[in-house]
Amino acid sequence: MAEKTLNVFEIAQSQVKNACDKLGSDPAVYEILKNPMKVTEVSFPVKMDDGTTRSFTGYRSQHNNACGPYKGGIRFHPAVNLDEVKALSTWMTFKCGVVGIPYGGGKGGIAIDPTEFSEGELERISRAYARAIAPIIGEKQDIPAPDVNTNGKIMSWMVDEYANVTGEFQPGVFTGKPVDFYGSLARTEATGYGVATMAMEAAKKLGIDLKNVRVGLQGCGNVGSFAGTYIEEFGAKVVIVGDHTGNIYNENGIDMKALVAYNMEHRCIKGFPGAEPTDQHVLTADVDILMPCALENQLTEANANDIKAKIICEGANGPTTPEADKIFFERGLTLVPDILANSGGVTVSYFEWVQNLQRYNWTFDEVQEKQTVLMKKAFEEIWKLAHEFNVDMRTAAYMMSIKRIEDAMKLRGWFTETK
Ligand SMILES: NC(=O)C1=CN([C@@H]2O[C@H](COP(=O)(O)OP(=O)(O)OC[C@H]3O[C@@H](n4cnc5c(N)ncnc54)[C@H](O)[C@@H]3O)[C@@H](O)[C@H]2O)C=CC1
Ligand SMILES: O=C(O)CCC(=O)C(=O)O
Repeated sequence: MAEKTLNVFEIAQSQVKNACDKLGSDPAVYEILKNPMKVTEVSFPVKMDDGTTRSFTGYRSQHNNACGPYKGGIRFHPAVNLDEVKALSTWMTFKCGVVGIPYGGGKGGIAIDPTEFSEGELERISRAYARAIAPIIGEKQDIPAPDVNTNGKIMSWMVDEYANVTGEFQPGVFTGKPVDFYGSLARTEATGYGVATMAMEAAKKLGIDLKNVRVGLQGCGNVGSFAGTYIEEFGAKVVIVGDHTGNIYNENGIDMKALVAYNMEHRCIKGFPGAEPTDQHVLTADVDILMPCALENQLTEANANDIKAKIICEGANGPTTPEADKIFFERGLTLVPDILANSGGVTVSYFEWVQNLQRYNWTFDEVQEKQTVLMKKAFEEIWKLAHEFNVDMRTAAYMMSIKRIEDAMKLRGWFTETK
């Protein structure tokens, strides 16, 4: 049967609506949260190495800032479009609410394939985008960070360009920077570490010993590489990994550190000598835990009944459609939703920002310990709420988050209760 809806922004809106209905929120709450507060589209020219000039289109969606400045990554990917950044910014608002950090949600992107450009071209594109969005961002206004295909080096160029434009050096205007340039220790690892930690918490709840567990991992980028490395460190075996070039399998467990090193060098997992290529797709493989850490709309009505994992822990944003969510809930699978499972990235971005504002650095262990405490607390609260209301963990996570945002909006006088 064909999917009813795969528009990610409509999916995000339906998730918010569903939780508002379950909470019995005032109608004003969904009315405010259903759309981003501001969406900016920019077009900017960049000189290419061959002397020609190309125009690029970029976006920044600022969903809601009731709890603090907008916060969220910048994506460079050919599939970036307005609806995608709107959805991603919506998810950011609720992600920050889940861990209770003082931010709202934002997200930006440019529809490019960065591998088509030289390093110099990529730097000029990044700087031009930073100049174009400079009027709407700032340390206290909107704080971007890395997402798919962006990294600390790109954040450093953007901090520099922002300083050129505004005349003010504000390192806290972007997070996810290199440790040698105002970045935080444990930020690079943060998202994947958090995903592995949440998978471990879910396993504990189900009485599953990680020592006997087989893991499937989709994506071996920033999130997937650390999710895989940490779950292996926690005792599990990553037996199958998939990326944009295919799937690889090793019954005895893939050596994650070796795979990550290979992927760093080759930008893909294909050809990794420590595993065999396989036609088996990672998503439907015979595993206990599945960690989708690539892109949206991977687990759908079309494959939901074929998923073998007992635990799905979402490293990616939006990998599961609402139709698949329903099937997983009916099948009794445990799904740790993106806004909880991958909240480690923005949590440590928040710690980076705090360190930047204080011009003071914390140790790796201090940062990771603070992340662990916040995420485990959120997991416990959401687990409890899900069981209390007999809803899936995604609905419970939205319910918890919406309550916090609703309270802030009410206190700020954005609406008056009518019921
Ligand atoms: N980097 C971060 O801190 C955070 C990232 N996320 C989300 O995690 C996901 C991954 O982000 P990153 O690891 O940062 O990106 P990345 O660019 O470092 O890695 C992306 C990975 O996805 C794989 N991929 C791309 N297309 C694919 C396809 N069609 N099939 C299978 N694999 C495919 C790539 O091969 C690569 O391994 C995204 O949804 C992102 O929004 C969420 C929270 C924070
Ligand atoms: O680190 C951040 O501020 C944002 C990370 C992000 O874009 C995400 O969680 O999806």
